[in-house]
Amino acid sequence: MIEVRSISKQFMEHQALRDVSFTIEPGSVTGLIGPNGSGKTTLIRIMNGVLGATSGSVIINGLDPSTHAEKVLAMCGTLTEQSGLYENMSGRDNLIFFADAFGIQQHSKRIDELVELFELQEYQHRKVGTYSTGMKKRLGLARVLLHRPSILFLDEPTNGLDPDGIQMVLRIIRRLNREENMTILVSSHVLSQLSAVCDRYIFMEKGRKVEEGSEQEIIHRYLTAPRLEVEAVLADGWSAAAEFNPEILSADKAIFQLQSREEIPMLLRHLTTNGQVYQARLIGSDLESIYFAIREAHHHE
Ligand SMILES: Nc1ncnc2c1ncn2[C@@H]1O[C@H](COP(=O)(O)OP(=O)(O)OP(=O)(O)O)[C@@H](O)[C@H]1O
Repeated sequence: MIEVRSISKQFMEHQALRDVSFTIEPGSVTGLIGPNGSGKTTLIRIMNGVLGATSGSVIINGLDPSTHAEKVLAMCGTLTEQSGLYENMSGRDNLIFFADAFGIQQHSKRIDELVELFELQEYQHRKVGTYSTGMKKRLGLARVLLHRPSILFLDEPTNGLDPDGIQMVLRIIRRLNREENMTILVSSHVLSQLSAVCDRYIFMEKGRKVEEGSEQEIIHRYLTAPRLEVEAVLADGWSAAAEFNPEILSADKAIFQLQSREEIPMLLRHLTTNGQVYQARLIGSDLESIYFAIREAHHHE
């Protein structure tokens, strides 16, 4: 369990974090979402104990990273944007170097496992300086998993990757969570990339937590006036649904601006008693659209 309680962080005159609190359950994948400069990296650095907070506290599995740094670092793996790899050494030699630094005994089996997991067999003996961004990212992930952490902090792990590279990182996140029950916090400024892997989201804006919850919870909270696009063939045309004020697009397509979620079943019941409904789709109900609504709602705070 990770507990973040009222964390604030001041860098000289700049306040990077303001009174941020949340809890992360073991075995969950949480997306830390926010634009550039919203405080994601600072928060991750405080959570894994490399940076102190100005006020507030963090408890990782019952331990305070500021007083139990070594134990917390042993539990956590952190992939930052600077992967910390040595470019003039081979991928495998990097892993050997960091395994030695972590004091991992008989590490060749673990390195073989990770090289296989990240599909680095072909390149493991090549210098890291010759690797593509995607290969470096995979090697960086392998490095932070060497000591079998139970908590993983991934700071923008998909940045700079092509679609195949993004899919591979997401596959690995899912696998580590499902097969090893790893607790994972993954930051990104591109929400759509993470929506396939996260159980919950924490939204940051200008150093504050502005929203938090599962996709369903957040959508329900923000989807107060749904817009429904309906494809239907009604006996008397759209006049049969006049009381719901359809915005008519064609003989069989119309958009309904409703006042609440409760009106959706009411409208659909009404339509099905007057004809055939072939399709009904909520417009702007995806997490990405909601994210813009959240940002808009908190932009001026
Ligand atoms: N060591 C530092 N000294 C001074 N200011 C800092 C320091 N580290 C971060 N900041 C400032 O704190 C704010 C939050 O930065 P942070 O890197 O945590 O944001 P972020 O959400 O991770 O952004 P990005 O998506 O660009 O990585 C920024 O305004 C940044 O300039």
